Amino acid sequence: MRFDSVRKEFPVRGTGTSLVALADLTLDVAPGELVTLVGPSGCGKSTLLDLVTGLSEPTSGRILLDGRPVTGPGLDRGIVFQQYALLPWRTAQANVELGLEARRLPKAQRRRIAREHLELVGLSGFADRYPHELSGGMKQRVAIARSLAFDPEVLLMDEPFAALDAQTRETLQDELLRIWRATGKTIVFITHGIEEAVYLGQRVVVLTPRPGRVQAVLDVDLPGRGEPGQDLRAHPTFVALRHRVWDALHDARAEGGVR
Ligand SMILES: Nc1ncnc2c1ncn2[C@@H]1O[C@H](COP(=O)(O)OP(=O)(O)OP(=O)(O)O)[C@@H](O)[C@H]1O
Repeated sequence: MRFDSVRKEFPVRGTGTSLVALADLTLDVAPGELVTLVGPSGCGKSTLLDLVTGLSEPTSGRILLDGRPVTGPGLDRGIVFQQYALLPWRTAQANVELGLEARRLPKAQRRRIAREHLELVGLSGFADRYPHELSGGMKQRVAIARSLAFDPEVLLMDEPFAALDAQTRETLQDELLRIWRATGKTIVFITHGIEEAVYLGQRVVVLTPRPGRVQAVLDVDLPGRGEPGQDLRAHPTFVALRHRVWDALHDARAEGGVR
């Protein structure tokens, strides 16, 4: 996936001017990579997501998926939002089947794929539960299963764990790493959290305050990441990386004049 000098402006009503939300954002995401994007509030993360999902178009530049420009919504991109966005009147199983209905798969196949994906996210025994019968972490697992079930090329995650308590968040971070390894999916993960960005990303992309562009890209090499029994967050490499991301964010704020 490639962001090629992506710029997005919004007209400011009644002024004849426009607000630049994203300016010349360029980034390559390799197939199978897990990249985290971290940036200050208002740096254009949601704007970027709308562009990737095809809900809006860049003012200039392009977003390429498998070499083809994104021109509208499509099942080649799966999205997991902060709010679970599950249909309350459908069971976990039926929620996961949703995207498969759009793919017009036969019922038996839909059922099988949905069941496999509930198993993938550790919810085999919960297929018949309704969202209100599930914890926040479980709902987010269903949302992940639903997004993966229709086999998108890229999984986009917009602060998916932000509403969860700290312990559940850490569990789901490890789960996500496990799922990523099991599926080999390309994942673009947007977060406010520096720790989360370092813990999950093979690369951490730090964005500048508005207008958003790439301030820094940090390679993360954390052996043993996501393996049980490892307190990686206390590891000196982790602490040093977290500090580098913090520095980059701080520099970006200072350069942007926002403190
Ligand atoms: N439809 C729109 N019309 C005008 N301005 C917009 C529109 N959408 C976003 N903006 C502006 O673009 C900038 C980036 O907004 P965006 O919501 O993408 O930021 P964000 O990084 O997702 O913020 P947060 O982290 O607080 O959710 C903001 O200044 C916002 O006011």
